[in-house]
Amino acid sequence: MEQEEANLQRLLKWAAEFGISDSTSCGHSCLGHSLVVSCFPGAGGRGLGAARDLEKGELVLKVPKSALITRESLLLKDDKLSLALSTHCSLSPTQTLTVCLLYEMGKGRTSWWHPYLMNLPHSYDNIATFGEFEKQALQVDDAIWAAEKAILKAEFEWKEANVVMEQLMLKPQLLTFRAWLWASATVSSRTMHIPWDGAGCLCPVGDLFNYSAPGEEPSDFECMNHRTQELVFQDISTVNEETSCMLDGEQLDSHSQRLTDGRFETDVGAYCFYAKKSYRKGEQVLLSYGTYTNLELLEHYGFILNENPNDKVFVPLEPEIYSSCSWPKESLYIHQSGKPSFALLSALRLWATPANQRRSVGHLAYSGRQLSIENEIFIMRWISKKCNSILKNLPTSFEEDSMLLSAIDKIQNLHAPLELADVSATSADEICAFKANVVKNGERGSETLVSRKTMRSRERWRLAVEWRLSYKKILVDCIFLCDEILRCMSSNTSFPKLKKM
Ligand SMILES: C[S@@+](CC[C@H](N)C(=O)[O-])C[C@H]1O[C@@H](n2cnc3c(N)ncnc32)[C@H](O)[C@@H]1O
Repeated sequence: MEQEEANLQRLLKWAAEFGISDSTSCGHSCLGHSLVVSCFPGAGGRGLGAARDLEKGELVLKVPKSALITRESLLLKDDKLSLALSTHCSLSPTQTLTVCLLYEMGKGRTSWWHPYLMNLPHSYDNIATFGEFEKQALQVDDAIWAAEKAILKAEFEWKEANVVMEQLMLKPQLLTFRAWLWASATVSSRTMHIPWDGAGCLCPVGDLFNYSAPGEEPSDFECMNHRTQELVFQDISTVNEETSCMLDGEQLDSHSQRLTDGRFETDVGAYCFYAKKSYRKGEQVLLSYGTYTNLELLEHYGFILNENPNDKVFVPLEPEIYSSCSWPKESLYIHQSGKPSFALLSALRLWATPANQRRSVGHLAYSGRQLSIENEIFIMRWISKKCNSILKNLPTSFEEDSMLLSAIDKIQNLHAPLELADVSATSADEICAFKANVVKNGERGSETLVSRKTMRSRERWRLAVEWRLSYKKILVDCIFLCDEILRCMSSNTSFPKLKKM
């Protein structure tokens, strides 16, 4: 702990010498005027807090171009690295930056960037670091597949880069797949966009900002969320005007990707960070890295948000649904709120219309209009049934996973008797499988406390369970919403029989 504090102070002093600053005047530390490094448990851990009350839009940190770690800045300082990489042009920009980072790590104290490198996390939990056990704990095919893809990609990129890393004579421990996973996770979770290099840059001190999702600010999504709630209880005749507002909300998904509170400013010659809202002294100052679903956050950053306004669930749909409309597949999903997306509702309304009538009602469906009470009741029942069947086909329920999460936190060592009274038989099996897996991986564990390695395995398993819980919550909320709509409609009309799906 003391060592960590000493490393941090060294970083801040080094950063001040580089001209990194949270104020217009310079001092011996680069922070203290607008920002301070603090710990925010449950909200990213180490991060930046407001050193005073901050106004929305205020410039809070400036990192000059000369302090940014880019492929260019690393290559310029090292002829050997530059020469070796010039003969391996097939490596992607990200692979090259990863090699550069490992090479720089190999220099130890003699590296120009040593104070920065010393403060990088020792390990990461992004999905490419998941073992078979954690991968299976995700339960959902799409997520397991995303994990497999990420692991295979990391392995492939590592093998491709091995030739140049051997040529550079990296130390054996820096040539391992483990070291590669560490370096590529550093690049994935800490680089920031710069206009002149697709690999981005590592931005000392600027990369201490933790994440909040774009859309968390009321201005962006307020309109959509309020309307979503209202729509549930709304009369069919007014739906048309309301859907235009919902469409704006969905369109914001893509627009908000471009919204950013940190950017490289060419005229200033520095990465500049602005407060995206007003903060009170002591509050954590957050940055929007981009618009991500929870699965994407897990893949690129190794964490998820309990309340992620950009999360979504894609439910598998019958081929006929895709073919009966022209909506792209990516637009057919359920929002984090549980509400089916505009395109999904529109596609289902069309699909539930007899094929020979689709042409005549197409314009209504595409503009977001309900087609008839019967059609609406049919699709609400269909969505509710679909979500129910997805949930039933998963090994554990939403409630079981909630209990399991509490049980995971209680696992203090591998030898203590399990407290299994509160968890289901399936979850108890999962806990036993976790312990067996840790032991199989050569971890004996201490008699009293979980070791660092067991803690990491537990953290990754916890993340997988948290992810599947957030996935199930969206489906549970969707069922609730559809059933509410059906309940409201039933008080106005008699229910037609559900067509066989
Ligand atoms: C750019 S770094 C931010 C600083 C980082 N906490 C540190 O100590 O260096 C990004 C990493 O911080 C963590 N992180 C950022 N925002 C988070 C959040 N809202 N919740 C949990 N972890 C978060 C994740 O591990 C992510 O990969």
